[in-house]
Amino acid sequence: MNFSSVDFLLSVHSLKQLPIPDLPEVAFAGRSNVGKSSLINKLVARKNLVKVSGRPGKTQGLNFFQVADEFYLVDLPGYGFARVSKSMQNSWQDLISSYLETRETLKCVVVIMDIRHEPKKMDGQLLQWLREQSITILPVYTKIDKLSGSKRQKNASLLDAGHGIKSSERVLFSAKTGQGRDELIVRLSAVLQP
Ligand SMILES: Nc1nc2c(ncn2[C@@H]2O[C@H](COP(=O)(O)OP(=O)(O)OP(=O)(O)O)[C@@H](O)[C@H]2O)c(=O)[nH]1
Ligand SMILES: [Mg+2]
Repeated sequence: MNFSSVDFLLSVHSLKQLPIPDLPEVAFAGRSNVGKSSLINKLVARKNLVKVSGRPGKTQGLNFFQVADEFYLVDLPGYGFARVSKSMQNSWQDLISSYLETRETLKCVVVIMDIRHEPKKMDGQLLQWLREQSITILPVYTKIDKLSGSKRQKNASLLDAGHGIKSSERVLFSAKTGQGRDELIVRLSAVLQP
């Protein structure tokens, strides 16, 4: 996986703006502020490719990044952010679910969860819905730099149990230290394999 050429392509706010499905793609989903954009920056080793913020709701629209002539990475807006209006939340959800359901070149959804948090209902709902759609899921528990080794393992097990995830399936990650990056690349390479 070669990240020497990564470019922002476009931000999609309605289905008809989606780029022609000419390359395989991977989407990144998770609650607001969980660290989706930070993970993408770390993955492609570019500090400021994607805007990151301490304020939830930073990413709006589906942001497409093109990696060489090989694939797209899609940064999705976060869910579960109470301060955007209900109607706004619903239109986001409609766009994202239609995209996920219909995108023929979508190879995998990376579902990102905060290692410090207990299993969250909305993450559970997303995981269940993706399983029902037979969409390949790659769970990632992020911000592991914020927990020491034993607490990290304990919380990872709680998330595994709460969401029906096998420990061999998920990747532990830190956008701060880069831990888990190599493993993430191995997993993504496997799903992007033609
Ligand atoms: N310590 C630590 N902080 C992180 C990590 N990942 C993200 N953060 C911080 O968490 C905050 C949110 O990060 P973003 O990457 O903007 O999160 P997001 O999921 O894209 O947020 P939205 O676009 O609002 O949904 C920022 O302050 C990041 O610096 C991590 O692995 N470790
Ligand atoms: Mg973001």
